[in-house]
Amino acid sequence: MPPAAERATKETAPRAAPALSAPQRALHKLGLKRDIDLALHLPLRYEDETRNIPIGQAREGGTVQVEGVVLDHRVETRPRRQLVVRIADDSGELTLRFLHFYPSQQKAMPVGQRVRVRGELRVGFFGKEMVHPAVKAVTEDTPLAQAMTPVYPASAQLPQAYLRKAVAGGLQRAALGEVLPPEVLPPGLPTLKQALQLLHHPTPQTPIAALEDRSHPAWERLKFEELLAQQLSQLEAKRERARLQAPALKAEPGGLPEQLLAALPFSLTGAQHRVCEEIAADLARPQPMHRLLQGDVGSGKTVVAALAAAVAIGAGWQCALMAPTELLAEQHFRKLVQWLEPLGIRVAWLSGSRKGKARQQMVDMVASGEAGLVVGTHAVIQQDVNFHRLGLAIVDEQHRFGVAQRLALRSKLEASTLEPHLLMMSATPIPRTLAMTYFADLAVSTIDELPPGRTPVLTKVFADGRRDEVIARIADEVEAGRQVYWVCPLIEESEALDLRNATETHAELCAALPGRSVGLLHGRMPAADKAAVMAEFSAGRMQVLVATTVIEVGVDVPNASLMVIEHAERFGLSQLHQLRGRVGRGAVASICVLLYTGPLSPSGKARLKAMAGTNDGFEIARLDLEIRGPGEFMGARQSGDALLRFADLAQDAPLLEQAREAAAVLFSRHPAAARAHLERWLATRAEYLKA
Ligand SMILES: Nc1ncnc2c1ncn2[C@@H]1O[C@H](COP(=O)(O)OP(=O)(O)OP(=O)(O)O)[C@@H](O)[C@H]1O
Repeated sequence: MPPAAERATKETAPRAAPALSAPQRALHKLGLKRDIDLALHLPLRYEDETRNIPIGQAREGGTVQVEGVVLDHRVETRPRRQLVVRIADDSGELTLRFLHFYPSQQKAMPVGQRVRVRGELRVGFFGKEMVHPAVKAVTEDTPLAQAMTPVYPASAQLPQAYLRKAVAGGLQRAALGEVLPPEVLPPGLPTLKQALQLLHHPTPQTPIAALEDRSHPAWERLKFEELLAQQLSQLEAKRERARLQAPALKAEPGGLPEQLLAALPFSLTGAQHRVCEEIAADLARPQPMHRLLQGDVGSGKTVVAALAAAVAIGAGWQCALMAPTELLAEQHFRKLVQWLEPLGIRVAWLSGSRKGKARQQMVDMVASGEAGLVVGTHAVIQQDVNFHRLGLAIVDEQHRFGVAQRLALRSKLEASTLEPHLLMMSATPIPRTLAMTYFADLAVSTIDELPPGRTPVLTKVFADGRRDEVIARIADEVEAGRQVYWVCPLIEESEALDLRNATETHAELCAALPGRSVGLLHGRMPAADKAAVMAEFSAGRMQVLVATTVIEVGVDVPNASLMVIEHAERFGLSQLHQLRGRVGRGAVASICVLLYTGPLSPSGKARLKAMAGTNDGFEIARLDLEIRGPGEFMGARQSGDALLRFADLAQDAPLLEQAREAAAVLFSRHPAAARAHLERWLATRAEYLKA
């Protein structure tokens, strides 16, 4: 075993050690268990204890360190009880004030004692003063700190001094020797060891601002290392996958896919054709496909999924399609049934709300192979669901599934000897930097063309004061035979301070539109009720649908031409774009009204402006990444794990490019170095690199 791996195993092995002390427990709680964890626990900021400022030159604002001799001290009782100590150096005087003090504190500062004092300087009634400074008795020979003092992210149970010592020890013990050959390193960067040494203990000459804003070469090195590890783990995953076997799924001439194409009421767009061919080529290979199908809202991904399913089923295998919400799964189910059942394919439906006998019947159909296609929510991956011959798994909006669910799906797939092909679909286009990191081992097919005859949605931003105008517009739209969505952010008054809730808006619209059918749809309704409301709206019997964000993805009613989003400032940019995608799905010109309640925050304003400015999903995704940052963009918050600790994809794109090139070189020419680097980093954060 290579030394790094040996070390990692030893250090991760459970120890039969005695109970931990409170600060040790606090260290563990912060994830600081091994030397390398400690070495990578970097300071938030630094304190400069390397020099004393002459009192006369010390300025207000910011922390300063001075040294002086105690002139006198007294206890005042007014306006409140406090200890007041005056000190002086050659250049001036400074008053120290202690509101809560012990007699011992007073004794520690006798007249004539030399003290080194650190605190925030302000100019008060009595001139320069510090309240509750840190005081240390010194002599003229007491040396100053040789390096800046790091201040670490800590917790209430963890004193800074203890943490400092622990980190310094970890840094000294951690094995940080260079493992990367010079040819893959960007020029001008320090070694990892030098970088960490500098980040923990900068010298008095180091430009602290560059450390604190993470632009210093020491930071670059760390970010590069992290991105490199991530790229390497992606390459490794790709290689692993290439070793797996999958059924080669090919369509016969005149087979199911061709029959489906012939039966569709439209012909495919050029982009749909292209991605279908890419997918078909993958399916025909005996290695598992690992492909992301991305396309803007309404670009026609479902039919591409149906064609892929037809290839698998035509070749004698089963297909499973999983969506994150019941409503979305149900929309897919309806369309797929409509397209595939006429071709003689049985489609099973599995969801959380289908229980008992009906569920068992479906489970049996899946197990016997009678169902060619299974559509559902995560109910598809429940323990008792066994496939007869699963050849293709399609996962819609996969980033919305939690990490645990994704792993469960993977283990279900691994149960058979042949791996199924995997197609992921997303309506949230993934910006290039993200695609390069989290999906580096993923083939991507993009539908970059909308079906013909669509008129772009016109987006208007209105203050809530113009609500009546908007309601009048709804009446016109309904009069013309069209349908309307009204989206609200929350359903219960108690959940927010002043948000109008869907129920209230529903009542308001019912009153304003007498004789019209106005429906209500929200996340807490039983699934059957939701489906019933949706069916009414889809069939055109309901003119207005007031809904919470349950309609965000997948709802497809081409006759809907107006969408009103209330409290639009509370929604994320991608979410707004998804919602807007529910209109403009037919030939009719559609409008999306974003109602906001001011005053707007700068990012709220930026989001609404972006929405009014573009209909392009890729542009929206890019802006979203810029406004929110990648962690939230990917829903990483939900999985509780920030994906990258040091690098920032919005800012470090050039470094990412370098890491990608370096990973390819390392992987092919220096496999031992690649392994050593991965082991070092995997030992620190196995979860995020593998997720
Ligand atoms: N080539 C085409 N020509 C005309 N209509 C099409 C074409 N492809 C798909 N459609 C129709 O366009 C609508 C949107 O398609 P679909 O629901 O597949 O989009 P999507 O990409 O899944 O969108 P979303 O992510 O918004 O749900 C559907 O009504 C579908 O039948």
